[in-house]
Amino acid sequence: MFSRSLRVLGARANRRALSACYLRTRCLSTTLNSQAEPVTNHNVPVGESIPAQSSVMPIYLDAQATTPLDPRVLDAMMPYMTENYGNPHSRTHKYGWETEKAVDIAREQIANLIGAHPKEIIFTSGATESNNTSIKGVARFYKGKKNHIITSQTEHKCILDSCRVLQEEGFEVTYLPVNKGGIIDLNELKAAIRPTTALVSIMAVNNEIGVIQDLKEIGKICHENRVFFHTDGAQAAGKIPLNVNDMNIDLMSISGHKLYGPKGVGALYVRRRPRVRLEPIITGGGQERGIRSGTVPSSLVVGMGAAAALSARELDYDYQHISKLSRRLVDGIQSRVSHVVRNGDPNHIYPGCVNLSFSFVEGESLLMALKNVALSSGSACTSASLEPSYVLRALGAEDDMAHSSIRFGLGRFTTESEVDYVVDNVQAHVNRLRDMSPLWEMHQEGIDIKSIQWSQH
Ligand SMILES: Cc1ncc(COP(=O)(O)O)c(C=O)c1O
Ligand code: FES
Repeated sequence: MFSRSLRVLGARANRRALSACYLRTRCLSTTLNSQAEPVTNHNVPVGESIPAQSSVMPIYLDAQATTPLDPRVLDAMMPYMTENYGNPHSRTHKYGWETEKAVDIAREQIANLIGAHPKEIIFTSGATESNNTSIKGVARFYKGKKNHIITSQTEHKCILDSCRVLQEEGFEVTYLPVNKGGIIDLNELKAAIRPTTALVSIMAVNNEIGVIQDLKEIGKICHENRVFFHTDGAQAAGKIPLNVNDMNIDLMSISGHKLYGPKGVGALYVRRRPRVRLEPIITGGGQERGIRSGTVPSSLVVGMGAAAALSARELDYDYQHISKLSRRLVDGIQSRVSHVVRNGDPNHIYPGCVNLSFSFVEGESLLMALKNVALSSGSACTSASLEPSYVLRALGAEDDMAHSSIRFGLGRFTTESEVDYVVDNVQAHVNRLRDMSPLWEMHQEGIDIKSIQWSQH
């Protein structure tokens, strides 16, 4: 039923109907599971939270954590999860050939999204693996001649951790700082490059604040200095235009589930001319040009290919849709709630990632209050450390502002009415939390909070 109705709805003109159909499917499954009347978030009055045990799914505004599988992607995957189950590496029968053909098409679809050649695409389990393979793989291959890596302080944990592992192996790593807006300084990058630098790794779009780095200029600097340039494109691929040749990118990591594809699959672009050499992390059967052994998960790969093709075709449409919602969200909140700061340089930001700090409000409390909205604080709150976000810290944010940040992630299926509902609820809950805050009261009385001498006992 799912696939037949979707084939009818597949055209771009029917996007609205498609997302409605998708959401209806979600509602339906809730009903089937719970045997209860379907309830939408919109039935919950503003300022009230859905009870903890409720079967209602919150409004999804966490598009940086993951994106829902586009139903058209599922449609493309289905045959490879059922009748076309061949191993794409089986050379002796039709099952293998059919699947291999599908994998090749997916490779081409992903290559097209970033202006690469299909032979330059390696399938992995996700951006974490692609990032590990790039950083460790390049460094270890060239370790006889080079021992230095450059990255930034606001990279995803898997980049920072790969660098840490390399430091333990004797490599040197420069972690470039960022300015208040989250952007690296290109002169500092130039100054950091040494004759022994093997790789520069700078992410395209930051997952916490949405800041976009100047990839083209970074790539130019790297190539002038004959240093390989890797970018973590997990949050950028399918969201903003990327071209590995225009941008002088030598390696790029992509994740399936960040672009409305399945989880557990990713891609790594590896330039062929001039060739980038890597020491593989996973060895064995020598699949994927020896860079990543293991049977290619054909259904996931087909899904990621379909997702890439859809994203390429609808990139402008998605961007416009998300920009419009982003303006509605930011303007709505900022016009109705005072003392709200947007984190990240607004001139270099992906609109689908809106990171806001609400003064005098603890981010975690606001997150808890907004139970009917699926959000992230974009901070380290969830870790045992209770440390504020290292990304916001790198931007120079004061601890209190870092502690009061919330990330709103908008995506392809987000609707205007969802945004309006979120704006109403943010206003209601921020006001309520501030009314309970002694700091807010002092601020209202004109006391400069920063001048307060806190007792040390
Ligand atoms: C910037 C960035 N890099 C890498 C990853 C890891 O991606 P994956 O879940 O595909 O391993 C993420 C996802 O959280 C991300 O946002
Ligand atoms: S408690 Fe707020 S950032 Fe951790």
